[in-house]
Order: sequence, then C-alpha cells, then structure tokens
Amino acid sequence: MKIAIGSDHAGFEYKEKLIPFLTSQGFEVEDFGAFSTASVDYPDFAHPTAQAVEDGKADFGILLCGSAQGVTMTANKHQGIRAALCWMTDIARLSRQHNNANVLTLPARFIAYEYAEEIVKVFLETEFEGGRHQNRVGKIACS
Ligand SMILES: O=C(CO)[C@H](O)[C@H](O)[C@H](O)COP(=O)(O)O
Repeated sequence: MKIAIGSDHAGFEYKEKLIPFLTSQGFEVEDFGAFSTASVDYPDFAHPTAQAVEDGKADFGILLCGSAQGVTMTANKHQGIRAALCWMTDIARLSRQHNNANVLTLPARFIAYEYAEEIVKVFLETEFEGGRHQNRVGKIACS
C-alpha cells in the first residue's frame, strides 16, 4: 500500500519521524515535502499530496501542519478527496468507518508525536463500513 505524505514547516519534524515508522510497517511512502523547518506555505505541499491520492498514485495521504486546518482545507478542494482532521484515535477510526476518509490530517503542534503514530495506525487499519454511510459519502462531492 502506498502513502503520500506532506507537511509545512510546522509538521516537518513529525513527517520526518512518520516516514520511517510507515516504512517499518510495510508501507511504501512518497514524500511531497516540506524538506526543512524553514517557513513555507502549506498549500504548496498539501496540493501535490492530495493530487497523488486523487490520481490513484497513492492509496492514502497524510498531511501535517500546525493546527491541521490549512492542509485540511486545501486537500478538500480536490474532487474525490475526503480529508479528515484527526486529533484523537476515535476520530480517526470514525473518519474511516463512516466517512471513508482518504487523507488523514494531523495537528503537529497540538498532539504528542507518539499519539500521532497511534492515530496513523488506527486510520490505516480501519475499513470503511459502507451501507448507510455509502449513500452519505456519495452526496459529499459537488458536481
Ligand atoms: O493550519 C495552518 C495554517 O492555517 C497551520 O497551522 C500552519 O502550520 C501555521 O499557520 C503556521 O504558522 P507559522 O506562524 O507561520 O509557523
């Protein structure tokens, strides 16, 4: 399974730790930057990460910034992207079970790194439930 990952400067350090974590769990990872803690603009990294998922080049995306608001707003501009801002494992689980989220966004300045790993694990291990949720998810996209 392939994961596209991106961040701004605020999410850079967590991204750098998540990449080897994901690799150790057997995932293939494509890193869309940022590549340092120098101040950057989150859309420059959130758009290509979301695009990789939208194009089917990655199965899931993971995006990080300080609050996760900016990367979530940016990723959700893409058709076919359902980016979920997750700050706790239960929210991550529900974002997969009920919303079939395909991009996980993490607020690096508000959660401990170890907890970010737990959220990632839950998100990637949880299946979409379908059923009544399929109808609702189908109504999200604007035509
Ligand atoms: O969501 C965000 C922006 O809407 C993120 O939290 C950014 O990481 C944050 O704004 C960066 O702030 P900084 O003061 O430029 O480091």
